[in-house]
Amino acid sequence: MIECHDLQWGAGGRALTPPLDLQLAPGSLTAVIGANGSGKSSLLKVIAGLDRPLAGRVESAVPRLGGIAYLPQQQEVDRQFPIRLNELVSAGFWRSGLGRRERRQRLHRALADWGLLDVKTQGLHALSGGELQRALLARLSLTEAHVLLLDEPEAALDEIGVRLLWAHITRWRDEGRTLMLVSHNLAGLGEQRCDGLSIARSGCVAAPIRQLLAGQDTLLRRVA
Ligand SMILES: Nc1ncnc2c1ncn2[C@@H]1O[C@H](COP(=O)(O)OP(=O)(O)OP(=O)(O)O)[C@@H](O)[C@H]1O
Repeated sequence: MIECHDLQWGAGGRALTPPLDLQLAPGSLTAVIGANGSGKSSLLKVIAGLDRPLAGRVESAVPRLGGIAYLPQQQEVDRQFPIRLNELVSAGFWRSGLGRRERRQRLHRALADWGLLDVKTQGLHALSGGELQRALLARLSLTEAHVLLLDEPEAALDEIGVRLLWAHITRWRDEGRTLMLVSHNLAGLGEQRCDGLSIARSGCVAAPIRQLLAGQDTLLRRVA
């Protein structure tokens, strides 16, 4: 369980939204939506413990280190860092107590699952955008963290990649993990049964995603 109490976040001491109160239950999936620059990624980083809140607090039933895993956007990955794809994916074993043999088997399975066996020894600089995204997701799929925070996980994925992603999300929910994901794919989210959180300067609204999207439709029609 994650709880945000009177949470405010933003850079340079300026809060992006009014205080947020939010509860994320085990097995829940919360889709975070909002305009560019509204503060979605910044919120995930605060919940992940990578940035400090400006006010309020995040309470977590699991330890930050090892209990919460974060999928960054690709531009946060240093592609010049001299490691191979399989080494990047192996970082998902961080804090895992698994033995060497078990790790090797799980790594192979994750690379196969995400269609990465042919490029497993490529350097990060030599990967396509979709391959790098699959590698980041494969790394996430190796962690045993109970809370998974995904920033635009569909970015750069082809149709099969998107299907693989949603199959994993379903499995992670069934395992009782707590998921939060940022997405601009409103049509895709409309097909999901999940919670929603809309972020805006005027305030944040938590409601079932389909309810939030119905409100967005009305707004978009006004803009068109
Ligand atoms: N390190 C930083 N220093 C200064 N300002 C920042 C920093 N990180 C983010 N911001 C600003 O905070 C605001 C929120 O950024 P954030 O990345 O959280 O938005 P977002 O909702 O995820 O946007 P997008 O949909 O474009 O990805 C933006 O105005 C951004 O310019």
